[in-house]
Amino acid sequence: MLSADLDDILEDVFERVSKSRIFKNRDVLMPDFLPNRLPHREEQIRKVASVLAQALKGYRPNNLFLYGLTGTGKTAVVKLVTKKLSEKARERGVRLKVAFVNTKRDDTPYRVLSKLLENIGFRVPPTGIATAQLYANFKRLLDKRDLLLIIVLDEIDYHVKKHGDDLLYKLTRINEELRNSKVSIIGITNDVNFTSWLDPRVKSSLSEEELVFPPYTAPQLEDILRDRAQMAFEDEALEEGVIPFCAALAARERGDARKALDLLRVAGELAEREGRNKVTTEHVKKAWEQIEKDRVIEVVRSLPLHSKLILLAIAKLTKDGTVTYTGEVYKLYKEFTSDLGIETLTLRRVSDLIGELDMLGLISTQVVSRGKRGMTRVINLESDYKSVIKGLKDDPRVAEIAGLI
Ligand SMILES: Nc1ncnc2c1ncn2[C@@H]1O[C@H](COP(=O)(O)OP(=O)(O)OP(=O)(O)O)[C@@H](O)[C@H]1O
Repeated sequence: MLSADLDDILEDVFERVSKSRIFKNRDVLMPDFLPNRLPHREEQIRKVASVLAQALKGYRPNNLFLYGLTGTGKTAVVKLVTKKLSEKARERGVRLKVAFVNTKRDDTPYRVLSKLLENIGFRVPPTGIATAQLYANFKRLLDKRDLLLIIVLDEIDYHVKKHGDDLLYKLTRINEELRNSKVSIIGITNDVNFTSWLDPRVKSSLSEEELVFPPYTAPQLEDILRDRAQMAFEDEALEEGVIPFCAALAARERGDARKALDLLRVAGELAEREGRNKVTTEHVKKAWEQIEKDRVIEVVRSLPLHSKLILLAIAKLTKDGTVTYTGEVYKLYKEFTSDLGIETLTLRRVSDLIGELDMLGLISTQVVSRGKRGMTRVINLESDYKSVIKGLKDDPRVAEIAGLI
């Protein structure tokens, strides 16, 4: 490309985006923005606040366990209430700290404890201390601090499924060993069956108080979006049907406010990139497709190796729009494992993994009769081929055998 062409292209893009009058403040639509108001969560805010209010009187609030599907405002409610609580505590001279740990991000007991120590003012090297020692340090240093520590464990199911409930057990018992400080725990999860993973003693102390967050309905999502859109968009930047459409699509996705806000933001970005001054329902449709493609890439990336190989086999066998069958998939999958020099799973196990890919919405399967020859499973790729391949390509082992590098 000639450099003059490049200048023209860049000039055109910069011009279009800077001329567009879509966003007043795009940041308020970003996932980490914490709004001051959370419509349709008044009841949950009241409950969390009334449990935590004990802290202002110097008592240890009961532990609190929150659950509900993804995007139902659990994290936002806890962040908002604890922020206000911390302000009040400061005004009243109450020694209170809130430690927020996302156990999906900080995914080992070591990292959880490091985060807790950091919150009470101590830095921990990334490795090199035994976890038991780290816990002992935490207990000792916390007691020296003489404060009430509210520990929020977000996405707590990740920790427990990976590492068991040992750390949780210790933390729910820690008050018995502290003389000056006190600890309250708020657990958050979107896995409603999570408590079945817990020892009954941990379960009962974690659930001193429980609170469910129901999914939002379409009209509720509309209110949430309107509230946010006022801050985010220029006046008149949204065509009339845009908000109801985003709300309806997200309500179908199990009432997920994050999805609704993402849709609105991405639709705005697409309109901005086109140099428009109005976001239309067409932009929302395109945003939906883009978000779905991104989701597919993410899901594929996080699959275990054998599931990736099975998916690769399905993608290859159905590339020209035809369907495939378990037997064919297994044959190709076996070739891949032998190319890689790794063990081959049994047909039965592969069949289970095909079922899991179906559950994730990446493929669809249907059991049909083959007359005398019994039943077979017809398999179709349900998601965008290019996005699947893009997700697979990030794994060098898969990319190599697929001839993608
Ligand atoms: N009632 C509400 N009003 C305004 N924004 C909301 C509301 N509920 C949720 N949100 C926004 O939706 C997004 C997702 O909310 P949040 O992170 O609290 O969900 P969650 O239930 O904790 O989900 P996950 O379990 O996936 O983390 C955030 O950006 C949050 O600000």
